[in-house]
Amino acid sequence: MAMGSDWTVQNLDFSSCGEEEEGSDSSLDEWSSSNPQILSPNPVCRTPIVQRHCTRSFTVSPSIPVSPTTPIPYAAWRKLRLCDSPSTPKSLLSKSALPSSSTKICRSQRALRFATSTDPSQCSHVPSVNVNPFTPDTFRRTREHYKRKSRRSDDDDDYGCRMKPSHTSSEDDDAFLPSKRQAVQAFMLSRYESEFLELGHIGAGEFGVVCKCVKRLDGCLYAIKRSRRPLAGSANEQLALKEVYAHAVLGHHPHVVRYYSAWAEDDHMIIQNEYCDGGSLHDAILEKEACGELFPELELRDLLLHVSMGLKYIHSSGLVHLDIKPSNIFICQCSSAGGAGESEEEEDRGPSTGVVYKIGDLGHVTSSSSPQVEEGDSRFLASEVLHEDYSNLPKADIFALGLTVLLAAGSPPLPQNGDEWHSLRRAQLPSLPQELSPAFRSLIQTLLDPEPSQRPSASALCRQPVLRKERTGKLAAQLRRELNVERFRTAMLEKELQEARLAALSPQQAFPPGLQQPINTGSLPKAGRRLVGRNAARSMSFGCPGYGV
Ligand SMILES: Nc1ncnc2c1ncn2[C@@H]1O[C@H](COP(=O)(O)OP(=O)(O)OP(=O)(O)O)[C@@H](O)[C@H]1O
Ligand SMILES: [Mg+2]
Repeated sequence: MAMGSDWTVQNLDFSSCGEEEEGSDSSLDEWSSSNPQILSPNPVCRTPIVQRHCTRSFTVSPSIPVSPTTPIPYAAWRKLRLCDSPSTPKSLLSKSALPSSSTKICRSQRALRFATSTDPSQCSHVPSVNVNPFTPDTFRRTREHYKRKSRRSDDDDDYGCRMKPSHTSSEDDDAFLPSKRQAVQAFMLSRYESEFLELGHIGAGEFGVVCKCVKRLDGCLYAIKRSRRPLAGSANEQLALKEVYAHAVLGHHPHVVRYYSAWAEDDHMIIQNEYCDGGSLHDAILEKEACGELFPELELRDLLLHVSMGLKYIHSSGLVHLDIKPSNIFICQCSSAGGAGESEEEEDRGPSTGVVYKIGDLGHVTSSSSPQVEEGDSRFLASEVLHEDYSNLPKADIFALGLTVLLAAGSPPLPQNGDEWHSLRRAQLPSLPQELSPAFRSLIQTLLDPEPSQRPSASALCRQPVLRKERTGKLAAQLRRELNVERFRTAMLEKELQEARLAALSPQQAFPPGLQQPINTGSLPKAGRRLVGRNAARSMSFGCPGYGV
């Protein structure tokens, strides 16, 4: 990751982070009332931390200035690749910062605030009907406009030059820009509809619904996530922004669901992600359960290794996920798992079980050094996070990963609170319906260690012999095969070399068998010139004694 952590922190320095005043936005209430984790009388909400969650009061590092209207740095927006969107998250923020009356007047102009002014009074200048600058009537009126301007001016510049629309004068802008911009806004009604063909719903969560879509232009499948409710000013807006920010900062890793683009339409955030054809791990666990099956240990090891690789990447970027759980881990079948095998750990070979696990849903991601913590699912919450100890947040991800693997191994549903919740945090593992190898089981046990520093880091997990044993075995077999091939090739080359030497010693034998050209019997082969198989793609990785190359 090329960016320094400072940069990252700056990008994650969200302007409000869900700290809007209570009741400032009805969409928030609407969202909250539909959110069982927030309003239900469930005892989880009575725990201190979830109470904080309920009131959306987040812990913010004092070193980070937080202002409800802090502008997001332009560089960060460029990072988001949103500037060409009809309406962007930034515009949602600016919308929430404007008086509601002006917001309504300017509804169709939301996207323009970026490019022009945030002054709502300017909206009255915007024509409600587009003006095509190329109709004869417009052309005539434009010409008259410039003529008037020309008469007013003492300058006698060439008239043709003046006909060129200039973007430097605000008067010129009035004549040209509004109509163009209006055209973009009014006729590109939905980027989603114009760019994608929806093939069906594939999931739904707290944040929104996810659809499988094919992009009309490139014909590829994508998972498109659309927020359920209007976002402006709501806590969901912050989740959506976090997700987009994190994706933009993280770039591309084979074990992190790939992000392509994000934009807003009708106050709804839309995120275009890689489509994972195996769905979520949560769905896979349910499917196995329904068939009375369990993930075998080999698959559990791959799951642990892949998610560790993704976490290693996230953590090394100075970020933490904070919502690791089966419904946020996605499965790609190997054939479609773009990028699998690109990571350092997978350079040697592909995955052993035919699937690639990827971390998705980055809505809770925060900086590990200056965290703005919004706890994820309480069932996966580490005890130290409950106690507001954010000093080692990467290990909270490791804890959640341990519980995720336990669930995949067939553990009963995790408790949201109560004695069972606490006993899991005392490293008392539930009984599992399958026998795991002692090494693997004790590895899971370490992931759930009550003391965060005792849990292995994601990087250490990637090197774990227990997880890599299978891989190492397969790698050794592969190497043995390659070694045999090379031995055979060496033997062939030695034979040819021997024949070439014999030919060199006896000039009469100009065309020895196996050689493709006459031997220059007067001199030894020149350095760097191969005598045999010059066009053959032979491996030269071995030393061949006596061979003059
Ligand atoms: N990239 C994807 N590929 C395939 N399916 C996906 C993808 N993203 C999401 N889904 C499906 O949509 C569901 C919800 O997705 P996601 O977790 O991103 O939304 P969410 O609203 O944050 O949900 P939750 O609050 O439960 O975490 C997933 O459980 C999965 O079934
Ligand atoms: Mg999710």
